[in-house]
Amino acid sequence: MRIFFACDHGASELKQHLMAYLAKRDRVELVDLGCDGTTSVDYPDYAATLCKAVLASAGDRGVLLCGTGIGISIAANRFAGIRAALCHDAYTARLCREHNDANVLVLGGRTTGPAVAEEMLDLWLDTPYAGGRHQRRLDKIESNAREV
Ligand SMILES: O=C(CO)[C@H](O)[C@H](O)[C@H](O)COP(=O)(O)O
Repeated sequence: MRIFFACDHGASELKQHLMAYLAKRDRVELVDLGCDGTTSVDYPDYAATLCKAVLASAGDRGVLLCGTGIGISIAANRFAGIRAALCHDAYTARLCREHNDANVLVLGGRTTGPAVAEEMLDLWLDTPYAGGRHQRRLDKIESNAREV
C-alpha cells in the first residue's frame, strides 16, 4: 500500500515526525506531497493533490494535516470517493476505519501531539473496515455526492 502525506504550513513538523515513525513499517510505501517548512501555503491545494493521488490507485491511502485539520478535511471531502476523517483520539481513529472505511486520516498539527498522532496512525492502518450495515451508509454518501 502507498500512503500519501500532505499538509500546510501549520503541520509540516508533525507530518515529518509521522513519516519518520512509519518508515520502520513493512509493506508500506510513503510518498511526501509537501509542503515543507512554515512558509504560508493554501491547504486546498495540498488536499487536492493528495486526493487525486489516493483516487488514482485502489487501496492507496492518505494522511492530511493542517493547523486544526478542519479546513483540509472539508477540502478533501469534496472529492467523490474520498472519506477523510478528522480524528483526535484512539477511539475516533479506530471507528473511522471500522464504520467509515476512511481512506484519508486527517490530523491537526496545532491540536495534536506526536504520541497521540502515532497511536491514531497505527489504529487507522491496522483496523479493518467492518462492512455490513455501514456499507449501506457509505453507498448513500457516495450517491449523494454524485447527485450534486
Ligand atoms: O487549520 C487550518 C485550516 O483549518 C490551516 O492550518 C490554516 O493554515 C489555518 O486556517 C491557519 O492559517 P494561518 O494562515 O496560519 O493563520
